[in-house]
Amino acid sequence: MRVLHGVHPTDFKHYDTATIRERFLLDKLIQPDQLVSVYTHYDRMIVGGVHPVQQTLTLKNYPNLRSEYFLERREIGIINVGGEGQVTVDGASYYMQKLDCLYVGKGAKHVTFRSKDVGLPAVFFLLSAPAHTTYPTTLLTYAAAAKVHTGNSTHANLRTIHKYIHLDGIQSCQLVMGLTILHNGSIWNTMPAHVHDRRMEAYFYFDLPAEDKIFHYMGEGHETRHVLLQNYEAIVSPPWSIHTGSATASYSFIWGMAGENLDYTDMDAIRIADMF
Ligand SMILES: O=C(O)C(=O)C[C@H](O)C(=O)CO
Ligand SMILES: [Zn+2]
Repeated sequence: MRVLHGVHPTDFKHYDTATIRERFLLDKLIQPDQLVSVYTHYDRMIVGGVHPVQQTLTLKNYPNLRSEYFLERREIGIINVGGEGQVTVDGASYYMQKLDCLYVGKGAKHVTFRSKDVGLPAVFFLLSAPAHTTYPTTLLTYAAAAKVHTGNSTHANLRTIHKYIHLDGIQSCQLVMGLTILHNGSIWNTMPAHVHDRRMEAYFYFDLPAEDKIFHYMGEGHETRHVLLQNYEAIVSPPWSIHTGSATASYSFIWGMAGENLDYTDMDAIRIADMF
């Protein structure tokens, strides 16, 4: 499993494009008939992608976890951004349409992923954080997720935030997870941008046309840099970094966090006037 180490903001100022991409970008997450995981040292969050096409794939254990099985001391959030899929957890089946979310609590021993239709395979995005207790495995559909309509067309940021795993939603130890859908014609996510020193965050961009790109912005508010991402690529945000993006077309993205608390609103906005 690839391991991503933490970066100090003072060092970040000197990074060139290639170094920024190497230290923060999670590309090649979605590969046919593979489960790809990256271990980050940001709150020990594991970021992964599972794309079962012909095969049923299993959540395997990794030597660097020093555990008997993957979820022995961890919890996991799974969101499907592809065709209908099936996830089994210790023999129980969960059917996931596009944009449904499944939380699997600490202690589940055997988790598998498969697609219903080879012609329209599932694409699962995974986030896993260390867990101290077991919360029930819970499926929350896209329709049932809490929705917040925000932004406006003047600022090209009309979007709907969908919250799945959070203080008032699916219960978890550390994981907070949801997704944001930009309305057609809107291209900006989080603006004014924010940081949250108490949590790391990962963004996974999807539903972006293949010929388009995301300009993802990161860094301290007064020292910003951009990273270009494509569809199905993810990026980690250290606690000191803003995480926002604009793209050459409308898109959606999954956001997920772990850290000190589960409060979605715990963020410190940075005024546009104060960004450089
Ligand atoms: O569209 C947005 O704005 C977001 O989705 C923001 C993320 O949810 C976030 O950064 C939460 O901390
Ligand atoms: Zn955030």
